[in-house]
Amino acid sequence: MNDKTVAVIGAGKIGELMLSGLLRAGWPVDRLLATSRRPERAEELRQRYGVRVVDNLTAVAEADVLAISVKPQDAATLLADIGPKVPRDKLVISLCAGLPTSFFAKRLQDGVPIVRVMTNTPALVDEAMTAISAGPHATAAHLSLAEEMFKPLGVTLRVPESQQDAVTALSGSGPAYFYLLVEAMVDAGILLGLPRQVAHDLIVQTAIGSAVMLRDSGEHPVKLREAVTSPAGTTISAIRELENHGVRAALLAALEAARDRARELAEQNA
Ligand SMILES: NC(=O)C1=CN([C@@H]2O[C@H](COP(=O)(O)OP(=O)(O)OC[C@H]3O[C@@H](n4cnc5c(N)ncnc54)[C@H](O)[C@@H]3O)[C@@H](O)[C@H]2O)C=CC1
Ligand SMILES: O=C(O)[C@@H]1CCC=N1
Repeated sequence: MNDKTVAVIGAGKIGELMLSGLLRAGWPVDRLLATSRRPERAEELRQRYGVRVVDNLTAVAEADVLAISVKPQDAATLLADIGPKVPRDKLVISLCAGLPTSFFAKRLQDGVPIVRVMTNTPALVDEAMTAISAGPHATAAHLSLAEEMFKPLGVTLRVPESQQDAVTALSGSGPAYFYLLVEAMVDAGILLGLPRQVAHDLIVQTAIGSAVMLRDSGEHPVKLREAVTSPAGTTISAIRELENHGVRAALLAALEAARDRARELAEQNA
């Protein structure tokens, strides 16, 4: 492991996932810093992780890597404060949805390396999907460092920055779609007369089993679905209803909307 100090700037939900994941992976707590706008939140992070919570400018001065984890709407205000004070030997990693690395380059001194990352909440259980893109002045070493930080949290993939809004729509927001499906299927279980807890347990284990098969069997999802779908059986009756109700079209439209929202966030915060 390298000897870098990482500061999580704006340690909310995603920032906390990073802190907890790095600690689980054995990153020394004295090489982690966090910042927060709210004193109660700072205290919570100190208590929970023993991490040093400092102000943004102290983090900029002391850390090697600045992981920007504020909402895209808060990034301009943050960068107005810290941007001019970030030296060129630091690495800026943005976790902000939508914002291109050019947003940060405009607000940092010329030459500061920037990497854009999109991760997701299963980082909490070391099953994140994290996509990493090089921005201005990011070298192979910077990308490796970003990978070293996110690999312990799950799977990492390098993508060109031009794909990051689509990545955000798929894997960044993706856990929410699965949770919505589970929620709806548990309701369906209630409709069919099952106790809520039974419906929940049936669907959660079915989701886990299906996900592990998708990952480990190497089979195409169509093949896996066909294996469940018996001629004149129960599954095809359900699939006909899903198709009748446009579930496939709804997913295409939904992910396009998420991608468009990422673009809009960039435009609104240019
Ligand atoms: N929640 C998710 O599933 C994902 C979120 N993201 C991205 O991660 C970023 C953070 O999202 P969340 O953690 O969900 O939001 P959040 O609202 O939980 O966390 C943001 C934190 O930043 C703090 N903050 C804002 N301005 C600050 C400043 N000037 N100095 C210090 N702290 C400041 C806020 O007080 C808050 O605690 C966003 O840009 C989002 O697009 C990316 C992938 C997934
Ligand atoms: O909803 C959002 O904007 C963030 C980015 C990806 C997941 N959550």
